[in-house]
This record gives sequence, structure tokens and C-alpha cells, in this order.
Amino acid sequence: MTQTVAVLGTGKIGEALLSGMIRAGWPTAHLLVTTRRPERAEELSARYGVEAVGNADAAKRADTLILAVKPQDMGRLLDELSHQVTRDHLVISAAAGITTAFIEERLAPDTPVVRVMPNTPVLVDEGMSVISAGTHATGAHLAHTEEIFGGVGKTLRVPESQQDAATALSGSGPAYFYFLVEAMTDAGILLGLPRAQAHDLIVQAAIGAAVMLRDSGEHPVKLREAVTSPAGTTISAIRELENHGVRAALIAALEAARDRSRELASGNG
Ligand SMILES: NC(=O)C1=CN([C@@H]2O[C@H](COP(=O)(O)OP(=O)(O)OC[C@H]3O[C@@H](n4cnc5c(N)ncnc54)[C@H](OP(=O)(O)O)[C@@H]3O)[C@@H](O)[C@H]2O)C=CC1
Ligand SMILES: O=C(O)[C@@H]1CCC=N1
Repeated sequence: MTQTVAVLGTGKIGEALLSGMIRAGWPTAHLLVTTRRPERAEELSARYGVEAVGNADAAKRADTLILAVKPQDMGRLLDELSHQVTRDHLVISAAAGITTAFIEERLAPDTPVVRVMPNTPVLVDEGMSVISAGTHATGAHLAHTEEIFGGVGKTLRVPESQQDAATALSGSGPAYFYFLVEAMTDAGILLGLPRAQAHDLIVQAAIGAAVMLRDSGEHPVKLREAVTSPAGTTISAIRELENHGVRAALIAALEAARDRSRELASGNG
């Protein structure tokens, strides 16, 4: 029997997941969404043919609840769900920072909770979803979670103690690459290229580099060395990147993201 999955708080990541699940073949009759605004509910129903319901109804009708509200809204959502959710549900949280313990202590005893950190490339089936079990989640719960998120990309199980780091690397990760592309496109303009051309050149360089990183099995240093000719252009650029502390900036940036994830654990923002 196909289980019913409800996405509670269907914003950017919730919609990305929903669309991926539909592409992966989940029957829309077994999908529910919840939203805060009625116009958003109408939009999602029209776009995907899924039923939008209230949070309590979703908990009554679905076996698996994917909580995709902001960390700051999680406490309120769990208050709404506390009398509806039972140990027969599987509760999956996609919220940055929010621990399985935070969720478990607001729901019925023994409720299985799984924490997942996905990223927006689930929209193109290239997501990365990092998964950790709460106290009452079994292997079967993890496998069910992997079935859902594995349809839209890769999954990786980690101890929950590594979730804040994973959030900094892969949850937020796509944003860093978009930021770099934006900055390098600006550089192209400074060098006299039309914006559209600069954008296309950088995006294709990014795609080529990403595929080589994934498929060649080579260390990134080796791949970079192969681009860096003696007394050539690349080393001139690399010297500037090092002079401007880009490596240190990235380390500090990811550390800040990890720290922010830890702060969000309180649910107060
Ligand atoms: N964006 C990303 O790349 C990623 C986000 N996440 C996590 O996913 C969660 C959502 O992030 P994101 O999608 O970016 O944020 P959004 O604001 O786009 O989505 C959250 C949605 O939840 C809705 N909502 C809030 N409270 C309720 C409620 N009580 N009942 C029903 N719906 C509710 C909001 O409605 P309204 O629009 O009316 O406010 C909003 O549409 C966060 O916890 C974030 O940490 C995880 C991985 C990646
Ligand atoms: O920025 C955020 O808080 C969310 C979590 C990971 C990606 N986006």
C-alpha cells in the first residue's frame, strides 16, 4: 500500500521536494500539502494537482509528515500537531538547526523523527540530502526517508552531531556557487564581455568542472594543477585569490553558517 506523505509548510524547499516526488512517480493522490496562506494553497493545487489541507488534517491523513517550515516557525507548528501525531507516524524535519530532540519533546512519546538537510538542486534531481535518525527512528524509517529523498538526488546518513556542518556545506552550498558565478560574471563584464556571454561562459565552466570533480575520481588539487600552466594565466589569478584570502574567507563563511545552524536549534531564531 502506498503511504501518504504530507509536506507541512510548502515554501521553497517544500515545493522543490514536492515537485521532485511527483517526478519520481509518487501518486499525487498520496501527497498532501499545507501552507499558511490560502492563495499559496491554491497555487500549489493548480500547479501540481495535490490537495492542500490544514496541518491537523494532514497529520490525520498522512503516514509521513515532512516539516518544511522555517526553524523559527517550528515550535508553533509542533504545538498544532502535538495532539495529532502518534508513534505510528514518521516525522521528517528539513529545518536547519532544529534537533530531533526539540521535535521529540513536543510530540507524543516514542514518535519516530528523522532530521534531513536537503538542498535546492532537488529541483533538478541533483539534490544532496543528509539524514540522521532521532531516538525512536528505526532502520525502516531511515530507509523510507531515503526512498523519498533518494528520488531527487543523493542521500547520506550522518550522526546528528554532524548536521550543522552538513547544513553549512551542502544545505547552503548551492548559494555559494551562485554567488561565485555572479561575481565572476561581473569580472567578465569588467573584462569587456557582454553580460549574457560572460554568464554562459562561467556557467559552462562550472558545469564542466563539477562533472569532472564528480566523474574523474581526481583530487581537486590535481584538476586545478592541470589548468595551471607554468607562467600562465591561471596562476596569476590564483595568486590574487590567495592574496585576497579567498580560502580563509570560505573557511570563515562555512564556520559562520555552522554556528548559525547551532543558534537556530533553539527555535527562536
Ligand atoms: N531553501 C533552502 O535551500 C533550504 C531550506 N531548508 C529548510 O527548509 C525550511 C523552509 O525553508 P524555505 O523553504 O527556504 O522557506 P520558505 O519561507 O520558502 O518556506 C516555509 C513555508 O512554510 C510556511 N509556513 C509557516 N508556518 C506554517 C504553518 N504553521 N503551517 C503551514 N505552513 C507554514 C510559510 O508560509 P508563508 O509563505 O505564508 O510564510 C512558507 O511558505 C527551513 O527550515 C530551512 O531551514 C533546508 C534545506 C535547504
Ligand atoms: O539559509 C538557510 O537557513 C537554509 C538552510 C540551508 C539552506 N537554506
